[in-house]
Amino acid sequence: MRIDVVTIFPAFFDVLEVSLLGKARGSGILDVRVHDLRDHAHDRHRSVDDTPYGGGAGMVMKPEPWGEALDAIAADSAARPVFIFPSPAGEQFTQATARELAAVPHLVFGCGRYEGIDERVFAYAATLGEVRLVSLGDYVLNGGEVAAMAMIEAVGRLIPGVVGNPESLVEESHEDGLLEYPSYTKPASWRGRDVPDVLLSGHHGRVAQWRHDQQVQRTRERRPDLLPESVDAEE
Ligand SMILES: Nc1nc2cc(Br)ccc2s1
Repeated sequence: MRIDVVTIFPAFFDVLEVSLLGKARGSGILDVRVHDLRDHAHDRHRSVDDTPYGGGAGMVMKPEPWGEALDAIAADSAARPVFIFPSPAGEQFTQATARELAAVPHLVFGCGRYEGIDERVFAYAATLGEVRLVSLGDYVLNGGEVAAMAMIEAVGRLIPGVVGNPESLVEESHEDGLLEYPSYTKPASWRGRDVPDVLLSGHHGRVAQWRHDQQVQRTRERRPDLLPESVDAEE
C-alpha cells in the first residue's frame, strides 16, 4: 500500500519512522510519502492561505498549491487514489472504515489547517480519484494532521504483515461490533486484587463465554449505541 500525506507540517509525520509502521515502511509493506504543501506555493512568502470570500474570521487554504500537489501525486500513482481529507464536517471514521481503506492500494491524506481548504479543491480532487471527507469525532482540532495520523495507524495496522500476529487483530474492540473484554496477566494477585477465577480454570469454553459476557456488559454500559437490536441495552 502507498500512503501520501500533504501537510504544511511534514515533520509532524516523522513519528511514522518508528514502531510497527516504521518497520512496515522499511520492509516495503507500506510506502509512506510526506509532502510539504509549501513546496507547491511559489510566491515570495510561499503562502498557502488567504482571506475568505464573503468575509468572516480566519483564513482559507488557497486552491493553487493543493491542485499542484495533488496533480504531482496522481501523476506517478500506479492506481487511482482515494483522497481522504480529515474534516469535522466529514463522515464518521470507524473500524469498518479502516478495514475498507486497508484494501485501497493508494491513499492520499490531505491535511487542512486554518478554517479549512477551498471547497474547489475537493471537486478537483474528484477528477483524480475518489474523495472522502472523514471525521474522527465531534470535536474540532487545529488541523487534519492528528486525525490523519490516527487513521494511518488504524488502517496501516490492518495491512497483512504489519502486525506480527494477525490473530491479535481479531479480538479487539469494534472488530465484532462490541467493546473488547478485560485482559489480565501475571501475577494472579496484585495489591489485593485477583484475576477472575474463570481465567485460571483452564476451561476454554467457560473462558470464551465469560469474555463474551464481559464484552456485552461493557458495551451496554459504555456504548449502548453499538449494541445490535437483538440485545436490549436495558437488560
Ligand atoms: N476533527 C477535526 N478537526 C479539524 C480541523 C481542521 Br482545520 C482540519 C481537519 C480537522 S478534523
